[in-house]
Amino acid sequence: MANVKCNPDLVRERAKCSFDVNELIHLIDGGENATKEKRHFEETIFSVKELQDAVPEEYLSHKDRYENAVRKATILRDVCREYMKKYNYKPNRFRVGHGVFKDVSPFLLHDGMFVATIIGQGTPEQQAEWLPKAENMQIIGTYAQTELGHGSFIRGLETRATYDPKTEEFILNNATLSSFKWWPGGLGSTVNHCIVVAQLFINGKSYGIQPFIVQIRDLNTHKPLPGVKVGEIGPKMGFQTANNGFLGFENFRIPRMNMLMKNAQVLKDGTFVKGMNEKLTYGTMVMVRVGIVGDCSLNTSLAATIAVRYSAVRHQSKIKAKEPEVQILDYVTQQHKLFIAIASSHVFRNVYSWLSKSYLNVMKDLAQGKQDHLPELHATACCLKAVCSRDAGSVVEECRLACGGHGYMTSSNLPLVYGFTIATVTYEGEQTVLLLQTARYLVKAWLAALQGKVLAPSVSYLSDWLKNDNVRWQNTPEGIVKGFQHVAAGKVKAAYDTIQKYIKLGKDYEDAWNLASVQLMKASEAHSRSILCEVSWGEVIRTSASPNLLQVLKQLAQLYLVYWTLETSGDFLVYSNISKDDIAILREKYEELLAAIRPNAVGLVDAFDLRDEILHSTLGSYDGRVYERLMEEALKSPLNQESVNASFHKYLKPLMEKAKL
Ligand SMILES: CCCCCCCC/C=C\CCC/C=C/C(=O)SCCNC(=O)CCNC(=O)[C@H](O)C(C)(C)COP(=O)(O)OP(=O)(O)OC[C@H]1O[C@@H](n2cnc3c(N)ncnc32)[C@H](O)[C@@H]1OP(=O)(O)O
Ligand SMILES: Cc1cc2nc3c(=O)[nH]c(=O)nc-3n(C[C@H](O)[C@H](O)[C@H](O)COP(=O)(O)OP(=O)(O)OC[C@H]3O[C@@H](n4cnc5c(N)ncnc54)[C@H](O)[C@@H]3O)c2cc1C
Repeated sequence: MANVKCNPDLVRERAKCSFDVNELIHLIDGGENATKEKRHFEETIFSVKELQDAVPEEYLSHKDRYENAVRKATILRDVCREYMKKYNYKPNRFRVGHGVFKDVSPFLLHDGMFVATIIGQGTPEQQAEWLPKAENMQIIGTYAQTELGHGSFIRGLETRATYDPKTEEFILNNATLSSFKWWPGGLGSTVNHCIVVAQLFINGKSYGIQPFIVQIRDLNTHKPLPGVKVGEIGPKMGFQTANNGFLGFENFRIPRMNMLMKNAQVLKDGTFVKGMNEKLTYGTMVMVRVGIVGDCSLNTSLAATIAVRYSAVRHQSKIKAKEPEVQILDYVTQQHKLFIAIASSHVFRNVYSWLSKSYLNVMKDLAQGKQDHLPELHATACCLKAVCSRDAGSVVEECRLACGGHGYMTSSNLPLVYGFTIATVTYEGEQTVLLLQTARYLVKAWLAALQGKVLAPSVSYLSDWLKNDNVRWQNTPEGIVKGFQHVAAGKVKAAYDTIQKYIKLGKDYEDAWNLASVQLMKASEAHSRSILCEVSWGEVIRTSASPNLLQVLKQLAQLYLVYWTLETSGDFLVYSNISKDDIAILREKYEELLAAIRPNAVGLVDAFDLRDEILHSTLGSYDGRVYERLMEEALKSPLNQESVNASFHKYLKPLMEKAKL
């Protein structure tokens, strides 16, 4: 990239960077070798001509866009397969996916949930049957759980799987419209198999929801099998190429062994054997929630790179009347909008790495029959997924707005990035619903703290606070982290007390919970924020890097802490010993941090190492040729391929002529 002829502002920005950009790239990637491998892989993918679109896909029809996405998905699959064989390298398909599809792959659910559910929910025999076929794409699948009538409350799903011991089969039925599966990616026209999550019935008795692997289309003709009604749900706000679909069954029979039986089992005679914990059926969702935290880091870095580079190139208005128009990045308000995006991407990445480790540890425990840490993992993954996805959505939108009118252009790619980022707030568990799951855990933890019990590490601050809620405020990163814990503890206590108050007034527990649920949700958010602050600050101070880089990483981590303290200062005034003077000191600190980060802003986004082919942005390319690219892209519009459009003769001219009469 270094030889590309760049916009002079970007050249100047890069020259004043105080740290080694390559060092940060390697740190993010996990080592110099990892960067080399990543770059080699990406170079290979983006040099495949067939993966490059001649016409921007926004000009294609819905159908053509889908077909183009499938075409590219199959080529990408082949190239990756060859690459993996040749180099024994497992690539990050999500990262290059943004480049190849701009939006998302029609195979997203195959990779993200179908294969993962076979691994997580299948017995060794079932894995041996389906995993090789799924991994080499002999079968293509999705995860079909959500229905028209139910998404959040999965115990309310209506799709039925009724066991017939005579034939040793399950009979699938969707008797009502609301029971139709609705949303699964790839279901519309791509997949031939699904994990169907359905209510199990044996001898008229319900045994809760279970996962079934179901073939829905003929492998040769791709026609829906008899008894299957399947189709696509139509255009959405984003995810246009994900091919989300609907599905219903009418007396559709599948063999007994198609129920994934790693947890619960149905024996030949119809005996139901309970698993160790029925919530293990929800395992794929926990895994994807963890992954979404990592995805939030990537999405945020895409938007930050585009908006920061554009802000370095764009000049508008003046700070001092007699001086030239400034780079908009010099406006402190612009820095306020953008630097939190850079900082958030690092925070999400560090927290994702921490959460992934916890996830893997719990999976190891479960394999040995130990489930003590599962509730803590579930609670942590729920609130982090909810808060990170919401933050990422807000940050991406702020980056888009920070690009003014050009941020509204599809060619900036910011609208598309916003489209797939904001979807993460809803899918894999709607944010409020997940925050309330964590609140259940927090309330239990609070009760345990009141009873003097030892709490799990992520909530042990509740006991500390109970012992001493009168800690002197300290304007240090560690002091701020403590402050976030005090806010969280104060909010958990307040929510708990509110529940108790309603119970004393005669409400039953469930109604009291609902009445207190805004407070519960906020307590859960505060808990999540305290984890984000504690973990990210802890990771940064443990990082081994050169002094120059470490200084910048600490500035970013502190910016995150101070930004969120100021954003939620009302909470701090209520629940901690912060004073108005402390807040004034933090405001000053915030301004100092913005100024300190300013010279490194372009270097910091360069260190996300996002190739132009991944960014897909007229505003964010490495060379900063913003206006040239905007014009080049505009000229690709089909309306610019003719000097006079037919609508002139058909409609405009007659209109003008009528007006003359
Ligand atoms: C680095 C890059 C990686 C990129 C990664 C990107 C991946 C992208 C891949 C794919 C794209 C995905 C596209 C989208 C797919 C989907 O959306 S699939 C559908 C997802 N659906 C949901 O998430 C539904 C949300 N609802 C639920 O999860 C549940 O219904 C519920 C809200 C949890 C409630 O369940 P239920 O009513 O049964 O439970 P409760 O009565 O409330 O609670 C009972 C107790 O169970 C505990 N519990 C609940 N869930 C779990 C769990 N998963 N694990 C462990 N324990 C669980 C809960 O805490 C209660 O415990 P308690 O009684 O002790 O309090
Ligand atoms: C882009 C996209 C891709 C998706 N892909 C898939 C897929 O591949 N497979 C699949 O199975 N599903 C998929 N989904 C579905 C997704 O998982 C659900 O939409 C999601 O879980 C939310 O459920 P819902 O739509 O029923 O929302 P609802 O639950 O109806 O939410 C509506 C409102 O009700 C509130 N609410 C609901 N319950 C409660 C409660 N208990 N307490 C307080 N408030 C509550 C919510 O907070 C929200 O404000 C996808 C969705 C999207 C947007």
